[in-house]
Amino acid sequence: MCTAATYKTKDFYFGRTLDYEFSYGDQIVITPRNYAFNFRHVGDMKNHYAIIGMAHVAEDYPLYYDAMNEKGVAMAGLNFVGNAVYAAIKPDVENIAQFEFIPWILSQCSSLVEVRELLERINIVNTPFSEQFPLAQLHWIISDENESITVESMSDGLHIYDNPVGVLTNNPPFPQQMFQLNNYMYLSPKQPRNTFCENLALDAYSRGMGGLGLPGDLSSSSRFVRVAFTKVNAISGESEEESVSQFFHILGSVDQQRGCCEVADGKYEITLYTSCCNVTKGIYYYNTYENHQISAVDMHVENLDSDKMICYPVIQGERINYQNK
Ligand SMILES: C[C@H](CCC(=O)NCCS(=O)(=O)O)[C@H]1CC[C@H]2[C@@H]3CC[C@@H]4C[C@H](O)CC[C@]4(C)[C@H]3C[C@H](O)[C@]12C
Repeated sequence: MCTAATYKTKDFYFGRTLDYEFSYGDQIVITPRNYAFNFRHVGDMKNHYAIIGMAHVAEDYPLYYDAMNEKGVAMAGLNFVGNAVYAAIKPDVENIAQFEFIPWILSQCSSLVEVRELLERINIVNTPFSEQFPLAQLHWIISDENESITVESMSDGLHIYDNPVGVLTNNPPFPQQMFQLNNYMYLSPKQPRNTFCENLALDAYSRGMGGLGLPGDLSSSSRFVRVAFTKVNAISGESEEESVSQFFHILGSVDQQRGCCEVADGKYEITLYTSCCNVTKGIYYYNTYENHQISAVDMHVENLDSDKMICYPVIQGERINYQNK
């Protein structure tokens, strides 16, 4: 399972949790403007917008899980198992392999308006990256500071949905996730009033009772409601520190602790990392299950006109700030 969310203060923030039982071996990867993308079915792209995100690097290629570009567009791929179906190659369209989707969009689009235009001509195809990396079954959230969309390639074709809440988890398909929010419209950060029965002396005996009924489990549909409620009510100051801190708290609402979600005998899904992109400034923040300290990579510190990928390892290991030794 995974969860993605957007957040706006002075700047625009976008990030995700990546929940799984093992890591593919990820790095923070910057693809500068002159790294040549050799798309499998649409040819070479010699220059493009610079991209930064979390990726597995294989054969000198950035297999991005989530990323943003220098123009303020961000996107993430999340599991969509059992529902994702990619198409066969078709004539007269732009055939983009599933693993090329993030590079294809982020290398050329400076806004969601441009993303929508590109999506009119796209066909997301089932060409695997290699034998070693068969097709991951994913769906995507794509955002700029003004709007978000969800993209789902299914057996009945490519769906592009407006995503007015700016969050995404996994199954079921997005329209069902949005529909279930109807069931929770009574939730509120305010204390409830007794509308149950005026003749009963019911008491709001604890703080937080306006959120009673918010699902607390780790299923994808419960995480969807929980992160949506947290995100739409979240308030913070506008500074970078306050915004980034608050963003990690929003995704903290769906954090997965080792032991609570067993996926095979003795194997547990955990939140391997949480990312927070300052999409306005091109800074990629993250922390990991074993390292709660926030680390950051700023794309604009690098030579973005280079033609070679720039990689930073994910820093692991808890860093404890001892105060008396
Ligand atoms: C495992 C992750 C999803 C986590 C998740 O959602 N877990 C809950 C399961 S559940 O929803 O509860 O069932 C996903 C998210 C992004 C993926 C990579 C995308 C690039 C590349 C695409 C290629 O085609 C295959 C290899 C590749 C490196 C992918 C590996 C893996 O697939 C990644 C990491």
